[in-house]
Amino acid sequence: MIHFENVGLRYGMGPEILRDLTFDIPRKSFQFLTGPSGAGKTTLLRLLFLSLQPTRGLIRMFDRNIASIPRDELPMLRRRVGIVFQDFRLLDHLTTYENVALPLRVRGKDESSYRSDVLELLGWVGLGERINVLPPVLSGGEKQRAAIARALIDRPEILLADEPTGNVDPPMARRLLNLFMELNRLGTAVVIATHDLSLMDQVEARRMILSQGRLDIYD
Ligand SMILES: Nc1ncnc2c1ncn2[C@@H]1O[C@H](COP(=O)(O)OP(=O)(O)OP(=O)(O)O)[C@@H](O)[C@H]1O
Repeated sequence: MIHFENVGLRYGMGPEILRDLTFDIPRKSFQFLTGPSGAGKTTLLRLLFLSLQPTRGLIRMFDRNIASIPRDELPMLRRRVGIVFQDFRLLDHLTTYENVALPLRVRGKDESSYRSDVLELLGWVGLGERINVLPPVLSGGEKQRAAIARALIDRPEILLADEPTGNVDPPMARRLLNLFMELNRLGTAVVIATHDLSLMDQVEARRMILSQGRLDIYD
């Protein structure tokens, strides 16, 4: 589904942050992306979300060379990707419910077709009592769970999550991991960037380890 070949990335005139990355992310696969702070995990997720272009190398995504995709087609392609940003990026003027429902609304779906799904997912991530509040009122962990629900609601082909359990306690981290695994079982490829060793120890999954700009993969 995604193929990287000799991909390199530098910001401006700075040093190369990612070097010669060659790997595949197969359909329906599940992997952790890890490595020391500053190793480039967020940068790699941004490449996968097509919000950064590589400085060299080739990226194929959904069978297309991303260098030849016109800019105005990128939003359509990104709709096939769910993403949980480290800083959540919820819209402060929309309620929790509206934030989570947004991907479906943008796709032109009728609210009656998704309302119960959104409410069920919000209940699952422990936000059943917070559906009508605005994000500034939510705690860090609640914002994180709302961001996760928004990324999952439209059953993306691939889910990218940047430290998705960074703000929650271990039982909730386990619950969220179960949610990612269930989504994966239903066919979504999952990439979870994390430092959390105890989280990674809970599942046998592929590990992509970034260090000094290089990537090692342990299947
Ligand atoms: N917009 C930017 N402009 C210049 N340098 C950047 C930019 N974003 C990130 N960097 C640099 O790229 C390197 C990798 O950063 P990145 O955030 O991808 O690492 P990370 O592995 O996600 O770190 P962490 O685990 O701390 O979140 C760092 O040295 C960082 O300073």
